Amino acid sequence: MAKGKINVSVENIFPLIKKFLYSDHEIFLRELISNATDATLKLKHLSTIGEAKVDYGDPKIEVKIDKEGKKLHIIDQGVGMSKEEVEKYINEVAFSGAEEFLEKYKDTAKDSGIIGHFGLGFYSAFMVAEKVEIITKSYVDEESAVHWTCDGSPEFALTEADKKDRGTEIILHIAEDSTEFLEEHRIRELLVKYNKFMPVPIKFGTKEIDDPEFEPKTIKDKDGKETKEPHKKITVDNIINNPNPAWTKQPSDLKDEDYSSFYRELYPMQFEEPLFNIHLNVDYPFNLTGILYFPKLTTNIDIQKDRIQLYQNQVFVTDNVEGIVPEFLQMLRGVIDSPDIPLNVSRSYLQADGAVKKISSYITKKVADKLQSLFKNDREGFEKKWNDIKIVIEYGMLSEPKFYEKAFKFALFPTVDDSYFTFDELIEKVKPAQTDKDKNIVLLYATNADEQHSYIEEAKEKGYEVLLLDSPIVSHLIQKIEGENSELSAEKQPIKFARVDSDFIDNLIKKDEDKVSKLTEEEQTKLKEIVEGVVPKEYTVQLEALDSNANPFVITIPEFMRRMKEMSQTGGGGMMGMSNFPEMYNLVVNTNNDLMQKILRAKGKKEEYVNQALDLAKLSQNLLKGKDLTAFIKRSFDIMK
Ligand SMILES: Nc1ncnc2c1ncn2[C@@H]1O[C@H](COP(=O)(O)OP(=O)(O)OP(=O)(O)O)[C@@H](O)[C@H]1O
Repeated sequence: MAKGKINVSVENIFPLIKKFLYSDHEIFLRELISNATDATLKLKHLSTIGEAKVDYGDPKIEVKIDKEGKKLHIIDQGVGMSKEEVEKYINEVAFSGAEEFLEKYKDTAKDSGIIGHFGLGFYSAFMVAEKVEIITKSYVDEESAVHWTCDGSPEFALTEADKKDRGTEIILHIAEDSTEFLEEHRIRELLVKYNKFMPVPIKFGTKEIDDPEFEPKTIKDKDGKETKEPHKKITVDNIINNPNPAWTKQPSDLKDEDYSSFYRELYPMQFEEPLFNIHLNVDYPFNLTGILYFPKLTTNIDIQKDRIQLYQNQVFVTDNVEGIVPEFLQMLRGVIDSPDIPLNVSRSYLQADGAVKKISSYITKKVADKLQSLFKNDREGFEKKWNDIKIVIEYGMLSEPKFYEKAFKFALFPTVDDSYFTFDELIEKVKPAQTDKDKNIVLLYATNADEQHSYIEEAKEKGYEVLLLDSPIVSHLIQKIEGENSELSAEKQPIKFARVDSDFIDNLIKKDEDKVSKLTEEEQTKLKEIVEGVVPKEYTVQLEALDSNANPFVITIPEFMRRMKEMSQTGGGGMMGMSNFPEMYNLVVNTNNDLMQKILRAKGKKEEYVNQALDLAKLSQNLLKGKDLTAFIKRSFDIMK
C-alpha cells in the first residue's frame, strides 16, 4: 500500500479561494473594513496597556472611490504592519494575525472586540480586484513603511514606501467584471448593510451641514421684511456608522426613548412602535449581547422583511438567524451579537453546536422571564398586549417544552366579553358549572364572535363562560393542553375544549338529566324520515328533546372533525389528508319545538317548512350563500304574502 501526502500548492489554492471562499462577492468590503477595525482596536488596546507609546487620538477608517483610476481605497490609522509582518500575515495565506494577537494578549484582550479569526478575509479582495496594493506603516517607530503589490497570481512585490502616518492603506484595482464596486451608491449600500454599527467611525465622502457655531441674524429682505439670514454651511466628514449602538451599552444606561430610537435606526422603514424589548447581556458560558423587540403581530404570519440581525463584534453577518434563535422567536425583531457563533459552517452543523444550543435556550429563557415579569408587574398592560403577542407565545408553547412550562402560568385565555384568565383562574371559575356528568371540565370557545354569535348566546344563557380563541394555531394548542390534562385524579379533572357550535349546547356539557320528548317514538321516526328526505346529504340528522323555546333546527360542526381538519391545514398535526375532507355537519332537530308538530301535520307544506328552518339554521352558521340564499329570500317574501 502506498502512502503519501497530498500536495496543496498555492497555485492550486489561490483560484479556489478567489472563487469559493465566500459565495457573496460583496462581503470583501466587510472583510477589509473588519481588518481595518481590528488594526485600530489593536492599537487602542496596546496603548491602553502601555505597550504602544502613541497618541491614539480619534482614529477613523476611510473608504474612497477613485472612479477614473478604477480604484477603491480603504485607509485606516491602526497598528500598521512592518515588512516582517506583511511577510508573515499576508504572504502566508490562512495565518491569522488576529488569532495570534488574541493568543498573545489573552488575559487582557478578551473584550477588545477583535473580529478576525481565520486569516482568509484579506484574500476576499481578489474576488473583485485584479490587483491589490497594501501601503502600510507600523506604529513601532523604527519600522519603515512598506508597499506590497500582488496581481492575483502567487507572485507579489514587496518594496519600501514613504508613507508618513501609521496605519494601512489597501488599494483595490477593481476588475472589469466588478465595476459595480466603483459606484458610490453601491458602496454606500454595502457600508450601511454591513458596517452600520461597527466600533470605529467610517468616513465615506463629506457632507454639508449647518454650522453649529453660526447664529443666523435677523436681516431685512429687499422688500424691507424682517427675515433670518441663510444658515452658514460647513463641510464635514460623512460618517456612515454609529460606533456605539444601544446593545453595546448597559441596560441601566438606557431609557425607553433610547430603545425606541435604536429600533428606528435598525429599521428605518418601520413606523410602528414595538410593544416592548428584551435586553440580552451574558458573558458566561458564552458571550452574547443584543436587544430583541416584540413587534405588533397580526394573525397572519407574513414572511417579514424586518428580521432579527446577527452581528459578530458589531459586524453585520446575516439576518437569517435560523438555528440560532428558536423558530418561534424569529417573528421578533432586533439584534443579537455574539463572537461565539461559528459562522463559516453549515446550518445543520450549527444546530448541533453546543454553544449555539445554549444560546438558543438562553434566549428562550430570557424571553419567558421578561413575559413573566410583564404579567406579574403590569397585568392590565399585559392583557392589552395579549392579542399582539399571543401568536409568539402560543407558537412557543407548542414548539418548546421548556417554554410551555413557563408560559402556561402567564398565557391568557380571553373570553368573548373581554375578561382575561390564566388557565388556573379559568378552571377555578368554570369548574362548578362546566363539569359534565363524566367529571370532564368542558371549556367552551368561539373562534369568531360574530359568526358564532347565536351559539355564544345560548352558552351564556346557561351561565357558561365562552373563550375567544382566534389565532390560526389554536387547534394545535388546545389539543396539546387536553393531552397534558387528560387524566382524572383526586386533585384534577380532565380538560376538554369544545367550540360552541360543535354540538347543541346541552350536548357539549352533558348533565344527568332525563330529557322528555313531546313526540312519540313513531312520530320521531316519521319526522326523521321527512327531514332526511329534504336536507342535503352532508347533514347528519340528529333528533334531540330540547327546551321547547330553543330553536327548531341547529347546525353543528363536530369538534373532532373540524379540529383535525384545521390542524392539518396549519401544518404539523391532525390526520393525514384531512384538509381535503368534505365539510360534515350535524343537523340537530329539536323535537320539542312546536314547529315539529306543524311539519308532521302539514299537508303539502312539509318541504317548505324544513327548507325554511334549515336555511335559518344555516344563516346563523354563516353557511347560507349563493343560490341557496337567493332561494331563501324569495321563499321568505312568499311566506309574507
Ligand atoms: N489593515 C490592516 N492593518 C494591519 N494588519 C492587517 C490589516 N489587514 C490585515 N492585517 C493582518 O493580516 C492578517 C490576515 O488578515 P486576514 O483578513 O486574512 O485574516 P484575519 O482578519 O486574521 O481573519 P479572518 O479571515 O477571520 O478575517 C490579520 O490577522 C492582520 O494581522
